[in-house]
Amino acid sequence: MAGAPGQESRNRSMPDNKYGKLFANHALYDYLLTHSYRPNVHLDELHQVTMKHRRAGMCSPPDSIPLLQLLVHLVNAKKIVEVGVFTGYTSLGMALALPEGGRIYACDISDEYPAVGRPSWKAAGVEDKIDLRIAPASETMDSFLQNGEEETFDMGFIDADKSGYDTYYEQLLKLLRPGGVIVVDNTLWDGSVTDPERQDPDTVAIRAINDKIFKDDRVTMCMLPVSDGVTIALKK
Ligand SMILES: C[S@@+](CC[C@H](N)C(=O)[O-])C[C@H]1O[C@@H](n2cnc3c(N)ncnc32)[C@H](O)[C@@H]1O
Repeated sequence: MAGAPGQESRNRSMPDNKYGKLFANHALYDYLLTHSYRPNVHLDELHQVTMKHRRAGMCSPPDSIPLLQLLVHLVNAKKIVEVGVFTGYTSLGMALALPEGGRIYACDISDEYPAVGRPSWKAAGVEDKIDLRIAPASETMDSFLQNGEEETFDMGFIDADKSGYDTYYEQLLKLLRPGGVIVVDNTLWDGSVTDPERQDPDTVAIRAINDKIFKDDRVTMCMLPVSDGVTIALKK
């Protein structure tokens, strides 16, 4: 992202990454990345650290970063809720695109994973833009609503426990101003959404939120084959 700290092109080689779940053709995925993801030293370092973590599979792949950063710019976001931080790879990506004074309220149930990413946030100079809220995300968002912060947020990113997606979506619809966007991750769920044998609670919850958003007149929406499937819902 032009102008963002550390965004200068160190070299064009990609960080070690798992391939986008939707891409069986790795050469094509590399092509997509080298024409979409602009290397950033801090993001690359955090991605490499995260890929060594025992829960590495929870981290979004790099193709999600340009999409999130573009959305931050498109909606002129200054106030974002992120539901599900892990090591904060996506938090860092969004923070790099935020203007001075912008904040990400980054919700996670534990500080264990975000602590891994904090040195990278600091090195990138965006630590102050990531306001960690350690509690169940629904409680954190309830507290925003109780504080009278309805319709004051510009963007929400849902990437946590799948059984909570419906609750998070409804809370974010209250918290976002009209014209704000909700980004929902994992909406193609590694292909499980079309597998009739997959009836586990997470897959059922993903199908339910996909059906709901598709029919929801409160938003204009689009499902994209980025990352593990990303749905963007713009609040009318
Ligand atoms: C898929 S990871 C987030 C990945 C991150 N957005 C990224 O792409 O780098 C999901 C995170 O949600 C957190 N989580 C799970 N249940 C939660 C809850 N009820 N409230 C808040 N966070 C939760 C987990 O601790 C985990 O860090």
